[in-house]
Amino acid sequence: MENAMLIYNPSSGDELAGEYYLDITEAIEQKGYQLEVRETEKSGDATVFAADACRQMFDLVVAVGGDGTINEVINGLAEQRHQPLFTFIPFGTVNDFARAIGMPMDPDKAIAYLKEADTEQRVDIGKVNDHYFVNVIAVGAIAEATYDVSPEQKTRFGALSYYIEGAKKVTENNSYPIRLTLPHQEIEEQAFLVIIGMTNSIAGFEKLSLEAELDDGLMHVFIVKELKGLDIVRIISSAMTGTFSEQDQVIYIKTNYARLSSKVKLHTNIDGDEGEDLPIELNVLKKHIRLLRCHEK
Ligand SMILES: Nc1ncnc2c1ncn2[C@@H]1O[C@H](COP(=O)(O)OP(=O)(O)OP(=O)(O)O)[C@@H](O)[C@H]1O
Repeated sequence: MENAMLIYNPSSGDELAGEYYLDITEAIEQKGYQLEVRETEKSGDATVFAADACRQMFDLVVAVGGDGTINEVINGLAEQRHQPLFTFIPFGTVNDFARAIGMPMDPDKAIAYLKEADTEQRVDIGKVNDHYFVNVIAVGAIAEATYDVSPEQKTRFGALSYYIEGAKKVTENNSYPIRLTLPHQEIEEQAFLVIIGMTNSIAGFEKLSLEAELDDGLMHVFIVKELKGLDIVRIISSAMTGTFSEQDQVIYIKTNYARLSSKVKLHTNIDGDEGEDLPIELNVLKKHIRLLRCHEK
């Protein structure tokens, strides 16, 4: 019998995950797996558990949580000799990775998706210094804003608190000097925001990075230049309508390597959580994760 490890974050999605615990474990067992459950208690646990699953030759790892939990699990699975299949049930506020693979956000529907999932797709992940990411890195005004959101605010208001803090930063119209070093090019800009996306879903915007594929071996880098007046409205609406990369204020680059630095101290936001400060070195690990998913329709 094949075995599966369920890595379960009971705090995710405002603790909603608990209500679906039995349905999730039943769904995995019905797929024919012998199940071991590991419950996270704190930051970093999911990475340790996922690395254990690799060492113990598990066949499948199922993460239950938000993008933060998925990021931690991927950090445990990356660059291990044996790598189990990976899938998840999303319980976060944004759930970019679920959006990217077309997994429903509704827990019942996501569990139905898990039951039907029978296809292995090898998907890319990004490497940022010595860590890994699956969705997005943001640097600049929005990333600085997330530092101003307290955990209490985040729990109470969810994504809204980010948007409120983000909107404050937008009106302050902050921009930062950045240098992006690519294999054959160097770009210096005064940037409002730099976004490095692995998939088409970035912070819940599913049309921002339309060209991105899960297995294209590329990072999709958007440098949003300094914004003035109505530029901001235009940029936000272009992110919703699929014309973001065509805007005059946006530089769009596809690459498998980049280095991002700044003369000033800048934070990063990696897959929705605080990451390390610049400089960062970025690489793509192509088709690195064995994702278990449903057939694309
Ligand atoms: N038992 C626990 N109690 C409280 N926090 C936990 C527990 N287990 C893990 N965590 C924290 O939860 C974080 C991940 O949360 P995750 O992102 O998955 O859910 P979320 O915050 O609901 O979603 P989102 O990131 O989309 O807002 C981990 O980095 C860790 O710090």
